[in-house]
Amino acid sequence: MNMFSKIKGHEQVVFCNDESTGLKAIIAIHSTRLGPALGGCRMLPYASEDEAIEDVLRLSKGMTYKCAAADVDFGGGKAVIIGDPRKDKTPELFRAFGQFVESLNGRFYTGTDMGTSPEDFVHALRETNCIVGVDEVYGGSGDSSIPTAQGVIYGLQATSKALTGSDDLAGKSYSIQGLGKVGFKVAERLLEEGADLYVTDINQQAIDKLLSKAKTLGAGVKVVNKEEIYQSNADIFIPCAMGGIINSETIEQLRVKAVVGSANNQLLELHHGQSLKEKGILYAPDYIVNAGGLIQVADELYTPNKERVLQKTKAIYNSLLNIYEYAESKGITTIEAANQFCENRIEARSRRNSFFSHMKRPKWAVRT
Ligand SMILES: NC(=O)C1=CN([C@@H]2O[C@H](COP(=O)(O)OP(=O)(O)OC[C@H]3O[C@@H](n4cnc5c(N)ncnc54)[C@H](O)[C@@H]3O)[C@@H](O)[C@H]2O)C=CC1
Ligand SMILES: O=C(O)CCC(=O)C(=O)O
Repeated sequence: MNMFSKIKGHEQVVFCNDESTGLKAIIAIHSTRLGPALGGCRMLPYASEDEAIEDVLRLSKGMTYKCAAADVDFGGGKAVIIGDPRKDKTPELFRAFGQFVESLNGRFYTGTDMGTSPEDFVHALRETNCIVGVDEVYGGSGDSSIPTAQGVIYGLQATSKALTGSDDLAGKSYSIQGLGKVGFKVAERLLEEGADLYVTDINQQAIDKLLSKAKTLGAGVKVVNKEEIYQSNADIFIPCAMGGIINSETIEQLRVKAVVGSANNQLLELHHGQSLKEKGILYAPDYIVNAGGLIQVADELYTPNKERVLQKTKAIYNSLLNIYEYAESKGITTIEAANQFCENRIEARSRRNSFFSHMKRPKWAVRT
């Protein structure tokens, strides 16, 4: 494998190997043009090292676009730990990971993602200050999946508005893939709004928890298996688990009017945005919809303030409507419209950065 051609477009990729704790992690820094790289850390039992590299490269590039779209002074990075989150987590493993993050000397800030929780990063925080999203008692802003889920709700409202002229969430049906930190909160809120849900998760406990919530609300939930979710007869599909789930095979099966979810990198390839468009399915670009968590953790620069985070997260509603409108007027896909907007913003903002010495910008000193 030619590694440099594989990481083309990325600034730095760090392989972290700590034999005493069993840590095998990869940190990818895509771009620090807008600020130090920021992105969560995912823990998954990847089938191969290649799959882990592929994932971290795609995720970190997505963070560059997400940071630009959300207008935060950070660049794109991400980390993955190769391991089973149900069996392989130890405090020592996360401390070792924290030491690798510290070795980057402020070029990379990280927190939770799929398979990791704020508690895991309390251990990492003992080794480095470059950790975000831990509980308030540790000086963090708390669980970042709360604003992420709120952002998905704003995304659903904007999409409803674009489809029907009303942003009312009630009286519609939704299919949700993944009932983890984000998906569960979105499902809960939709049930409270009186929506009908189709749900799937590979973790039975997550399903049972939602079913008991639905029972208390007298709401309707249909549990389907993980393959059936794509064919659900819902109005909107909400992917909240893994990426790459919008591909030629699944687009064929989709019967929804829109896709709006938190999962990172939902489109397997850019051209799948075009396939959705041709099928008349409105796609809400993932990194616009799922920016709530990023907005919260980036806000830790100014000491946590939930009201401010909520206000900034609300902007997702208008951003999405603007992207839908722009895409329509130019005859391009929504993901192309979002990418163009971010690339222009990165260009404009990095010209401003050239006036400063990067290391001297005081705002970058988080919790020193
Ligand atoms: N936590 C956050 O604030 C943010 C999360 N995201 C993205 O949202 C997605 C979900 O993140 P979290 O809720 O934090 O992760 P999580 O790990 O808490 O939840 C993921 C859920 O998906 C389920 N799952 C895994 N494979 C599945 C499959 N094949 N079919 C159905 N369910 C499956 C898991 O059992 C789990 O319940 C990820 O793609 C993540 O990168 C994006 C931005 C922020
Ligand atoms: O939510 C976080 O802790 C960081 C942001 C992130 O990794 C993401 O938005 O995917």
